[in-house]
Amino acid sequence: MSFTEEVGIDLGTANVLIYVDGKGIVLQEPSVVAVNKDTKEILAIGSEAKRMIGRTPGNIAAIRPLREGVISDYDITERMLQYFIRKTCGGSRIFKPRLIVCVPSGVTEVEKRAVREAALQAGGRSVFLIEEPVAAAIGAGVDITGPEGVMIIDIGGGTTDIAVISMGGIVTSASVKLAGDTFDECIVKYIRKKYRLFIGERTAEQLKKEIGAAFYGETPRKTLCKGRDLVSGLPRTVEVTSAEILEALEEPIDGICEAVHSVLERTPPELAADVGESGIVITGGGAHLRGLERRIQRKTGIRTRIAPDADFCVAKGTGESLKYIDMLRKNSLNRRETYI
Ligand SMILES: Nc1ncnc2c1ncn2[C@@H]1O[C@H](COP(=O)(O)OP(=O)(O)OP(=O)(O)O)[C@@H](O)[C@H]1O
Repeated sequence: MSFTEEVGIDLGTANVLIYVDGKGIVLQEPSVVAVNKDTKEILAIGSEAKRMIGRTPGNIAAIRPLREGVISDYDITERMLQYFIRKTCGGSRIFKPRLIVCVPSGVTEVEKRAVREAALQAGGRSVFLIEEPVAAAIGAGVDITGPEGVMIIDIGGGTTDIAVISMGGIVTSASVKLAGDTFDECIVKYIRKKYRLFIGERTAEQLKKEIGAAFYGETPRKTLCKGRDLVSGLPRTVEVTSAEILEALEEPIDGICEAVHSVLERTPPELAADVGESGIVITGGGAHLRGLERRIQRKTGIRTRIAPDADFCVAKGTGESLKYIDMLRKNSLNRRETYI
């Protein structure tokens, strides 16, 4: 049996992706764990556990152990990672791969330590951390080694990471807790307020993916939405349009555009001029929200494009980052002690 030597992990709020050099993405599962609340026994991990969200009986909880890009339940994260690593590395308990795990930019020392410890406990021989925007840029095929500034925006489930990168390091950045999960929450609130209808986060996510839009010029769409009437308590169906989803998402989308603007304002003029030339690249699952690139382009006046395979960029870049390890090690944002 051939064992995997080096493994890149996109430990995301919404999904965990594992990338192995030479093999590509070998695992993509939701970051969800179903636990029996009485016995603490883990009942399901990943896709199977996600199907249980909002449908579990009283004694079973479908937990998302990462929130807003960082670990909120350490033990569950460790066990989830352990399960995914074993699944990827041939189930060997003796062989330990070298792990490269991404973290949002601006993560605190405590948060970094939590990720590193969880990865080591989960079976890593050594752990190297890389910032999400750097990984996203590598995965998107953007050359990060040159002196020219490039801007990358990674829109995930918990955070949107925005960064201007030059010579392999982050020059200016922002990590805002406005991303896919916030979009879903805003849709839940909007439908409740407008239609007095209660819907769960999975239904909201479905609406966002099917008919969501971030720009008024997008082709209008509509769909039926099922929920529970807040007054009668009975199931009810309403028709929802893309214009309504756009209205629901106005605030977080505006917040993301503002954050992009502020990063550009803080960027040294030469590098900002480079970004104006080379354009902005968006990655992450949230990049698929229709018209988001047009919205950012309108706000900044800079050509904005979605990276090919936007969902996989962070995982791919995390796995491929070993090519740049010397440069990344020298970078002050990657302290020596992160490389154990
Ligand atoms: N077609 C789509 N339209 C809008 N949003 C989408 C679409 N497809 C996926 N998403 C959203 O992308 C988000 C997940 O993206 P991704 O897998 O990049 O996040 P993550 O890496 O787990 O999160 P984070 O980086 O914040 O830790 C979810 O909120 C999901 O609903």
